[in-house]
Amino acid sequence: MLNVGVIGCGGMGRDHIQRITERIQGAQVTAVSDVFEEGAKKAAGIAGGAKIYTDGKALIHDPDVDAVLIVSPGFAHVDDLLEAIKAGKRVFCEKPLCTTADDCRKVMDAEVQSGKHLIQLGFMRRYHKGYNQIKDAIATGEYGEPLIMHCTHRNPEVGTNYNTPMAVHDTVIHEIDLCHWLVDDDYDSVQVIMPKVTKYSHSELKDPQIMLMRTKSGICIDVECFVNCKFGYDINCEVVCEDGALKMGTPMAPSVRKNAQCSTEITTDCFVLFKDAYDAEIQNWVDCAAAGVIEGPSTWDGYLAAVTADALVKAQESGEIEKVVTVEKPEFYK
Ligand SMILES: NC(=O)C1=CN([C@@H]2O[C@H](COP(=O)(O)OP(=O)(O)OC[C@H]3O[C@@H](n4cnc5c(N)ncnc54)[C@H](O)[C@@H]3O)[C@@H](O)[C@H]2O)C=CC1
Ligand SMILES: O=C1[C@@H](O)[C@H](O)[C@@H](O)[C@H](O)[C@H]1O
Repeated sequence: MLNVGVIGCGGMGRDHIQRITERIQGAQVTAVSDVFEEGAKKAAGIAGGAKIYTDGKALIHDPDVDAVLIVSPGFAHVDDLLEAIKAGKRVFCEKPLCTTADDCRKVMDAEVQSGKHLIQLGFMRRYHKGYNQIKDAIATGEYGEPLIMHCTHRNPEVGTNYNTPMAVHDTVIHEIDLCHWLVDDDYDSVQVIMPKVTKYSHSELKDPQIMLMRTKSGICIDVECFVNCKFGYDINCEVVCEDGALKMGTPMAPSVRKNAQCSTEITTDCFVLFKDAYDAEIQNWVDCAAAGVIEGPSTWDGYLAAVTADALVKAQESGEIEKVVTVEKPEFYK
């Protein structure tokens, strides 16, 4: 049994604790930590009892914790990642790995130096059936080369502390990872276009935004990020290829005919839409623990996403096309 310690007991942390407690085979939550003690206590209750910490480092060094789930806000990830590497403990870290490419580089260097693959990153869309069907279809070659991708990433609303750069670090970071993984290509450059701002936004947030990414082979990707769309948690993706277009089946709910109307529900909640993908990523992380391997998104993937995110944030301010420049991929991650 893998004894898991969870750092960060907010919405996502509690959702992961519930899945490990109720649905994941081979793991249990033995410790929880949150800077807000009441939050940790509530989370321990979901786990059916667990040690409670308010300091992530103490949890990491608890001998009853074999592996650590980092689910604190992105800005807090770096310190706990470095501490877990020092302790030689296996980590599942929610996205983003860190909020800057420099911090990701520190974590990457530390993991390489440790000589062990310890970190899996929470890009759960790689475990989603619909995206895997698209990836597999592209790989058959039947549709020719991918040329264009259209994505939408819409949230019903966000808190008042959510600002313009978070549209990149917190939200479109999913598409940054997903799109290059789908077509197996790296990014060359990015740009951001700012449409008229919705009346539901505030002075620190430009919403919606259109983010454009060009891959090294020339595939052009547009992502509409609209985090106060009001109507639902609406995620769409279409890959336009030379000999066909592959569009993910969304909304992922039945089409209902009733009272002379045809309708399809759109959920408002990412925990509902991606439940199976979250379950699959955590089960995979647990299953790989015995073999000491990481099959899911790695520290390198987190670094690549952060470099691209940094370029997009620069592009939000400059309005220009910004280059995506990474270091050489270390042998360790090949
Ligand atoms: N993969 C996905 O689709 C999603 C991923 N996330 C990710 O999960 C992480 C947490 O997000 P939410 O739960 O939505 O945030 P949240 O704001 O609901 O919860 C964060 C929790 O962390 C605690 N916290 C703050 N600093 C901490 C520290 N240094 N150590 C321990 N706890 C600390 C807060 O008290 C709070 O309880 C973020 O990295 C976020 O990007 C969140 C939602 C969906
Ligand atoms: O990861 C997520 C949240 O952290 C983020 O705040 C949302 O914008 C995303 O839609 C969701 O998938």
